[in-house]
Amino acid sequence: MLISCNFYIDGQWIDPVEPGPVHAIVNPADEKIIGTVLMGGKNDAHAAVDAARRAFDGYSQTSLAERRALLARLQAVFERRYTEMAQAISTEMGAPCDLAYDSQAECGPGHIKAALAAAESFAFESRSGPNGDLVCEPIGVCALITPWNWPINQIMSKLAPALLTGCTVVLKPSEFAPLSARLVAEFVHEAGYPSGVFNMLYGDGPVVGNELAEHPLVDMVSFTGSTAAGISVAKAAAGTVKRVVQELGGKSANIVFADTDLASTIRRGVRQAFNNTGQSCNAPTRMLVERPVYEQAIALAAEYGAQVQVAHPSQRGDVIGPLAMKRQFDTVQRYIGLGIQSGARLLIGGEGKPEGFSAGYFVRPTIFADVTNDMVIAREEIFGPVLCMMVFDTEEVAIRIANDSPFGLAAYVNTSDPVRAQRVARRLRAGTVSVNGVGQDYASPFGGFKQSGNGREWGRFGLHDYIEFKCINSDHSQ
Ligand SMILES: NC(=O)c1ccc[n+]([C@@H]2O[C@H](COP(=O)([O-])OP(=O)(O)OC[C@H]3O[C@@H](n4cnc5c(N)ncnc54)[C@H](O)[C@@H]3O)[C@@H](O)[C@H]2O)c1
Ligand SMILES: O=S(=O)(O)c1ccc(CO)cc1
Repeated sequence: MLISCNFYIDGQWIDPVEPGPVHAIVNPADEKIIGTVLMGGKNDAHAAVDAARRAFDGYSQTSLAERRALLARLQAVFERRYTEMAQAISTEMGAPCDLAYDSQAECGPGHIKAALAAAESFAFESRSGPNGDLVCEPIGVCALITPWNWPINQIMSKLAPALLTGCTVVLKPSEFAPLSARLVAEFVHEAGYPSGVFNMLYGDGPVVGNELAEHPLVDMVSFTGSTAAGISVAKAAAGTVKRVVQELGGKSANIVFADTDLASTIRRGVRQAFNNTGQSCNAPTRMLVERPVYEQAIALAAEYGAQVQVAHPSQRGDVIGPLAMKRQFDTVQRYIGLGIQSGARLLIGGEGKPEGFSAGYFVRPTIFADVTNDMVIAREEIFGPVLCMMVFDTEEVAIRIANDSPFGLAAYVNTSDPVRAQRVARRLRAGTVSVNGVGQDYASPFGGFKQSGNGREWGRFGLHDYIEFKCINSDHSQ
């Protein structure tokens, strides 16, 4: 039976009032249509915003204790229905089942727990000065616009702090990840949130997303997606002076110094670049290797890259699945072609599908060596399993190349010298820096410099997005 996804507005499952083109849900592993997403129009966006607006007066006045209890209930529902979520993500965007279960779905409880923990020590009320009492109030109605690549990471890193601070929300997920968003709506309903606190509708970015960004009754927009769409959202939001938080694209550098444990560093770098089939905005897609070990690093990367197994998402283990959609498949093919034309040395992979895959958006994991930082494949976000390797001679040059990008989301440094690691990390213009493979915890801030965005999500940093600071000045001497 075909799946049909409709909207959750004001506590009800409803069809659009202004139906747009129906979006087919295509399983990226076999290109079969498995369902449809009903796409809305401007009036559907208005209905969702109106419901969130009506709910705001009551919900914003609930106590923090009540909101923590509700969020804890949402966590419990999520954990009980966890397997459904992992399966939904794997089906809609092709994440291999173990990745979907261990990492993708795990972001849901991960972000809820981090928000709850942050609230324990967050100063929602404090003195700001001799006369001032500082109170943190919910900003209002929030539009959450999210992509498809780590759908639950992006939805829950926004939704958990929004609900905890007393905001009401309208979620517009990507139509390419409709199933996980639908489950989130079911979980919120089951957790017992009042009607209108959470609303969800599907629609095109330029129509529904844009309408939410423009809407005078929306107080803030939290957007994750491409830099081009983020710019459109900011422009649309400017007329109403609402807060806009942007989490955008990346082209992250992975600096490999000659003193590192080369074999494990290169293996990890290849694995991270290809994880989620290269569809992570913080993927280390530019590997910068110090000259004395460059040829050795290339040989290791080719060896490990060739071992990467492309497989159907149902296959257990450390494999990579298809790209999420045809558009992404075509984009990645184009970039691989551009890499070849630009004279980069093709180590593994290349254009076309891997052997044995005729259906599905599977691509060949591809590594280019001798890439220079002015090549298109080094400058633009490819969002597929395509790794660019470059050589550098000095620490200074490595830092310059790493920072020579319009993006600044993440960076990676590998060296056995801890002093150098810290020195270099502090000069990289990126929101997160990983030293020797150490990953990010949910309590720490995630976000980008430059055209990778202007926000910091996760943990206590995420709470700030949804808060207005109010200063109440009064005579404290009495
Ligand atoms: N920095 C981060 O935290 C982060 C995380 C994940 C993904 N991303 C980025 O997301 C991109 C991949 O996701 P995508 O293809 O879904 O991105 P996208 O920009 O096409 O779409 C993201 C969301 O924005 C909506 N949208 C598109 N155009 C819009 C417009 N003009 N107005 C309002 N909404 C609009 C889409 O419908 C979707 O819901 C990559 O560039 C990736 O780097 C960034
Ligand atoms: O860079 S993102 O694609 O947004 C991303 C995905 C997953 C995680 C969690 O490890 C962090 C960032």
